[in-house]
Amino acid sequence: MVQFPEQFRWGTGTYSYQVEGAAHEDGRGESIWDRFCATPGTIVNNESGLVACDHYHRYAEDIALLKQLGVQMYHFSIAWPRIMPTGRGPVNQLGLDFYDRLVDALLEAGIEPFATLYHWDLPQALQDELGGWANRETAYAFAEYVDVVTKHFGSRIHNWLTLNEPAVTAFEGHEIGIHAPGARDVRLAWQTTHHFLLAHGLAVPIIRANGDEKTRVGITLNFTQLDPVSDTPEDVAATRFMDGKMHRWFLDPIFRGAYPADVVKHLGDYVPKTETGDAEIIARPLDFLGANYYTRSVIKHDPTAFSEYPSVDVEGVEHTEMDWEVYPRGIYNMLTRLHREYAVPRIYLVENGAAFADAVNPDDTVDDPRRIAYLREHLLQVHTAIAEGVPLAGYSVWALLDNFEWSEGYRMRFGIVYVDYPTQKRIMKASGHWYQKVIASNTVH
Ligand SMILES: N#[N+]C[C@@H]1[C@@H](O)[C@H](O)[C@@H](O)[C@@H]2O[C@H]12
Repeated sequence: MVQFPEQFRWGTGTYSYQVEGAAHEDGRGESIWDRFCATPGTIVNNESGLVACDHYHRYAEDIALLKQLGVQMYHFSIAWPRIMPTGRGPVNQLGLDFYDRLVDALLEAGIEPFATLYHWDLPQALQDELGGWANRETAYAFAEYVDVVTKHFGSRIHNWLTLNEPAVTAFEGHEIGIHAPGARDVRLAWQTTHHFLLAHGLAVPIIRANGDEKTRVGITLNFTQLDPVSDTPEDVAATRFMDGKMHRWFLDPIFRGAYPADVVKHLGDYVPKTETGDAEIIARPLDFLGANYYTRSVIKHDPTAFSEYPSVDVEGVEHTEMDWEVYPRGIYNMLTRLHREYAVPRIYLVENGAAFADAVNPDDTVDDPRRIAYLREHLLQVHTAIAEGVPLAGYSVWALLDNFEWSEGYRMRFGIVYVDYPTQKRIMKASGHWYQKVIASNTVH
């Protein structure tokens, strides 16, 4: 049994496009994910977030679940298309009204809102008019949106995350093309990374100016344990590059003020175009870093590769439904690296969890022992990292609810609460009851 620090905070989360639904309600504008999902063949079973978990109407029921769990914090994202339906200019009061209801209900329940300002659902109008994140202008449009939102909520929301996983939306959305907007252009993808980072940096002082003495600002980055398939120089170099692409390309400009030289050299004339002063904007000091961790990838050299090296499957070890290796030591490695190499002032573990093939028993219970084992093993590694001095302030399990899992649609269930989509009935899984006990005792057995 391990005891977590007294002030340690426990949470869970969801994100707008994955749970809200009500895609055409109360003035919400179209997002690039609405458009992407409407393209046949992009999403498993041609599913979309048009209805999702109907959280827009059922938020009070979901907050009751948060209270039942006993969480102290709740991660959610604000949908830009609800606030500014065309991305810029007119503000949609009904959009603000929804998040007023959500935030006020969270505060009433004694739950700290942790709000992410962008979780991939760009207003489609900006994609049509500017070309989306390919255009530097979109970073400035983001800053305008952030000003509207933080002016409105700055006295009630004190923990802000500018972006979620810019690496994923940049590369899966613009290089690999399995995420919105579905581009497949290496040069474009790298250029969007700079515009995401610029947007982040532009947002930081705006959030602070519209907040108060309790306002804290961060960004959420995704981390994967990366190991070479062999110790050959080629496999080691391929792994080093992928660490650069997925991790250091974002960590270094934010915490060290410059892109990693080895990646810049590798990119050659694919390196993003920047402007004087961008580096200083991106490197504006943060109060904390949000970190997501799920799995390990074992990387193999490929002589034909330039911007993406393949990973190989590891036989004989447990995998989740996403075919992701269960590798708990990776969360320890990630946390201690952030502390050792980047001296991050404070860290919140924003997402950690697993998809398994959950099913409802005849008595309306859901047994998910593999998820409990996954969470337990990762939390034991988290505890070891904290014991070694890592300034981890809190942990959130992904996710509160089963939800729209992007290109995988609804077949992947990450929730500690089961969602029966045809009826929208919520059922706390065994892992939710287990997590409730972890929070109540602040210990993991
Ligand atoms: N896939 N997967 C699960 C989870 C996804 O549902 C979140 O939206 C992302 O922030 C991150 O990728 C992690």
